[in-house]
Order: sequence, then structure tokens, then C-alpha cells
Amino acid sequence: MDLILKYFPNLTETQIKQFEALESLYNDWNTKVNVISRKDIDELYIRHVLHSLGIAKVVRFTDGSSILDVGTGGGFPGVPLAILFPNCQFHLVDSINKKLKVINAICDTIELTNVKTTHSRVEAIDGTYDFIVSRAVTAMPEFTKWIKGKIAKKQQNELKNGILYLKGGDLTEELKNYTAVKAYLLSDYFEEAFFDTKKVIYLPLKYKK
Ligand SMILES: C[S@@+](CC[C@H](N)C(=O)[O-])C[C@H]1O[C@@H](n2cnc3c(N)ncnc32)[C@H](O)[C@@H]1O
Repeated sequence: MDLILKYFPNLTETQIKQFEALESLYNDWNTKVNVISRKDIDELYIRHVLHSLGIAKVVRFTDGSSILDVGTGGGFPGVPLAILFPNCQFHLVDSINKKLKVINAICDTIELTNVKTTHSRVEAIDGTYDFIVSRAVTAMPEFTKWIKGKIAKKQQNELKNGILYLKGGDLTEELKNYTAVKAYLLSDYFEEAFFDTKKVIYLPLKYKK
């Protein structure tokens, strides 16, 4: 938890309690449903919570923003972002239902009311969103096909609406056709070695019917 406060020192009491509660909740749930790999659970705050919050170093979502988390799994990056931005609406979608049940239970316990989950492939989701976030789901060319038509027309953030994708490694080949893409290095914000190769890939997208 100290790690979260190190980079996000202005959390409210409620947010601190919510972030603190994640450790025992994910540990408990992970014994029943495998939402986080065994190797990672001991490093929940660095590998999952802080990594998810890397997106918040790139953009501070304006109150009222709507954000879709595609392939959220156990709730990353959606749950930590929803705690950090209580006045934004988060829609967490995954094609595997059992993980969403864990997210719902965790959100109920910590009274996180700005999260909605849907069991579906994202291609079948109808809404539009200011931002679409994701981590570890698929390569960008396929991802952009899946989320076609899901970017909101109205822009209410300083950063243009689009995709914010947590990725690592060499992305030259994967991103070569995206001229508007911008990579933010998480090592510019976080000093821990885990972030040395981690990036937030931002792709602004226009509203298309
Ligand atoms: C490797 S996990 C990543 C989970 C989470 N984003 C994280 O980083 O911890 C990929 C997740 O994407 C989901 N997924 C894959 N294709 C999907 C699709 N078309 N629509 C919704 N979810 C999908 C899978 O069910 C799985 O839970």
C-alpha cells in the first residue's frame, strides 16, 4: 500500500481503505477462483494495482468520463482505476464469467459503485466510451477491430478519446501501421525495475458509426 501512496499521495481515506482491502480480498478469492497467477499474487500492488494506475499518469480522467475495460480478467486495469476515479463510470467486460463474479463481490465489499461488469465478448458490446483501456488481451490490429464504433463522439478530456493499452517489450512491428500512436514509458513515472519495459500505448480514435 505504501507503494501506491508513494506515487498517488493525495488519496482520500475511502480510497486508501479500498486499496488496502484489495490484498486480503484478492488473496481470499484467489484460493477459490484463479483470478491472478500464483506467482503474481504476492506482488499484487506492484504488478497489478500500480501497473493499472500507470494509465492515470498519462491522463487524469475528467469527472463523468466513461471507460471500457476490455478483457478485464480479475479487474485490471479497471478496478484500481475505478477506485482512483470515483466520479467516472467503468464498464468491465470479459468473456469468462467466473472472474467477473469475483470482481462483483470485491466491488460490493469495498462499496465501489462506479463499476459495471458484463459477461460478453467485447465485440458484442453496444455502448460508446471516452476511453477504452486494456492489458494483456490481444495485439493492437485485432483490438482495434473489436472496439470499432465504441468511441464516444464528444470529447471531454484534454487527451482525445481513444485507446490506452498497457503493453511491454518491443512493439515496433505490432504498432508500425499506427501513425498517431504514442508510447508513454512507465519508467518515467515509477522507479521500480518491474516498470523498465512497461508502457502505456495511447491511440487517439475518431468516433465512427
Ligand atoms: C491474459 S487475461 C488479462 C486479464 C487482465 N486484463 C489483466 O491484465 O490482468 C485476458 C482476458 O481477456 C479475456 N478476453 C479475451 N478475448 C476477449 C474478448 N473478445 N472479449 C472480452 N474478453 C476477452 C479473457 O477471457 C481473459 O480474461
